[in-house]
Amino acid sequence: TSNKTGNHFYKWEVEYMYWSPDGIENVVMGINGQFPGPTIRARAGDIVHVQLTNKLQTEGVVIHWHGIRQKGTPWADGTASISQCVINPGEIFDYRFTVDRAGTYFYHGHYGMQRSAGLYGAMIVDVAEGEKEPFHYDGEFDLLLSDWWHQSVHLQEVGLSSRPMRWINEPQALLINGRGQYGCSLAAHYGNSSFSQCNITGHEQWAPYILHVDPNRTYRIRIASTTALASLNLAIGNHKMVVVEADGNYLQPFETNDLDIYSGESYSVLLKTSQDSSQNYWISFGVRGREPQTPQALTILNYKTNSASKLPLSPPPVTPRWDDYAHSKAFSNKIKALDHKSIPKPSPTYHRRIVLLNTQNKMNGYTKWSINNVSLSLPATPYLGSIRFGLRDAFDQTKPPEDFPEHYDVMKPPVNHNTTTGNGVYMLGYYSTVDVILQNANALKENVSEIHPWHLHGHDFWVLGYGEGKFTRSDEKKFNLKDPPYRNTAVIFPYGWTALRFVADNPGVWAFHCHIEPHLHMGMGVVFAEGVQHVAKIPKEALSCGLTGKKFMTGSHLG
Ligand SMILES: O=C1O[C@H]([C@@H](O)CO)C(O)=C1O
Repeated sequence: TSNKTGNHFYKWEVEYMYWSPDGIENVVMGINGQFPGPTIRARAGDIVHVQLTNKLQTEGVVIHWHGIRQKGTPWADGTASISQCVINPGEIFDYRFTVDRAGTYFYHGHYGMQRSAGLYGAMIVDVAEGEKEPFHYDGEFDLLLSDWWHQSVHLQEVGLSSRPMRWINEPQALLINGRGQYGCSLAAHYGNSSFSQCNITGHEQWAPYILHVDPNRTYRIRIASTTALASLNLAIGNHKMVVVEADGNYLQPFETNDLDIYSGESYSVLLKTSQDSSQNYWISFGVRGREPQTPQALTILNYKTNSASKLPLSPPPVTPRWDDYAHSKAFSNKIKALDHKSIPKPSPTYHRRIVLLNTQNKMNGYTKWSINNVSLSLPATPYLGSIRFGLRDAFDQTKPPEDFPEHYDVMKPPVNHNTTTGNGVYMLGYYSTVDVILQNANALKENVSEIHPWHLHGHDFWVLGYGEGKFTRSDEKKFNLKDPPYRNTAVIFPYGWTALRFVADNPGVWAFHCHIEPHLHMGMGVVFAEGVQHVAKIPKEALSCGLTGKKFMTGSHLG
């Protein structure tokens, strides 16, 4: 419900429920009986207030508002161990925050691997009253992408933290707005599928979400990926797309036949319905960056001049080869910020450069991901409270490393694969400009280096550039300081580096991590903090656990 003053109040209950996301009955984490959760729709400048009740029987929960910077409300970022205490079963937490900028966003669980369990939904912010988007469209669609496993998230978590590690493997299905098809295909009748044609009436929970369009119009398709693992590529049969937005920031429009989207990213594309209106067309998403074992996600672009059940003339577009990284890099390099008042120009210099080497490691037989040889293990007391109140016992007081040994060979498996774990914090100077160089490397196995999409909470960063091999000082000359995209998620390509710059202007404690859910679970993240002394009025509910919990118990009459 909403009113004219720009306040949106939602009462949500999170609970497990039976659902068939891909035609196979399973259990998902739903909100108010829905999967995916309800879509939030607001205008830039509005206040969103979600009163969340945890109806899970035996688990805590939190929700992260992905892409919302939480200026002045760092306790509402929804990250367990970082911004708040988890909401225990039966408890209520009020997420109240301003959505300060129009764009395509989403929300998801950020405790353990609850995002993989289906705790997610879309969040759309329209321009403020009287403002205009820098492009025109007649209608819009919103596609939230995810991947789905038949194995429960509980088993996945236990497997990942066992010795030896049991990997989750590839997903059983890709979902568009929570809908996918397992064991049958919408496109089987073209003859090149090992599945039979799906028998769907349209009322099933797993029936595809069809895009019904009028001919000769322009549609905005919003696409966000909250996959646990899969990097995806979108193509629409016979149609080109014009990419205009990424992560809530406008882009210099560019035309493309297909679009790569990594977990944690969002895009808007414009689609002109200018093709033969006596036909329908495929919309397909396929896996990139890992050898696919999951069929494409499919749905239909239905020109309303036809029945929605009329199948397209030709088979779905073929996804580029999973390891065609030249294709991915060419796409990433086309993404440039629009010259627009809503997007700040990059700072020309930096105060501090932090180089983060990403490696896969071992620790006492466990498999981990580490950053400069530290695998993140989150503390029991959330940092926001422990830093604000100076509780030094709450986490590692040693500074995490700024760089990695000079002679480390990023093209080879680690010579010494042993890692350490830790939970130290990168304390950033308030209002300082920080450069982060994300350095990829070979994993434990020879000739393997994987894609990692890194997501920063509380900020957007400028993506200054991508490069091959080990970053060197002279690579700095190649930085794009003219029109770098301003985003909250950026990918590192295998054996490559990605350079980011941001201004530490948001008082709070902010996660920066690989958005691949099992990788974060295995330690692939770091924690930044800035200006925490300026944070006022942290709600008690965010502090009522661990050492901050104890601190606030003092003076009570419990003896
Ligand atoms: O973290 C990972 O583990 C597996 C593999 O490296 C070991 O099974 C994989 O593909 C990952 O991304």
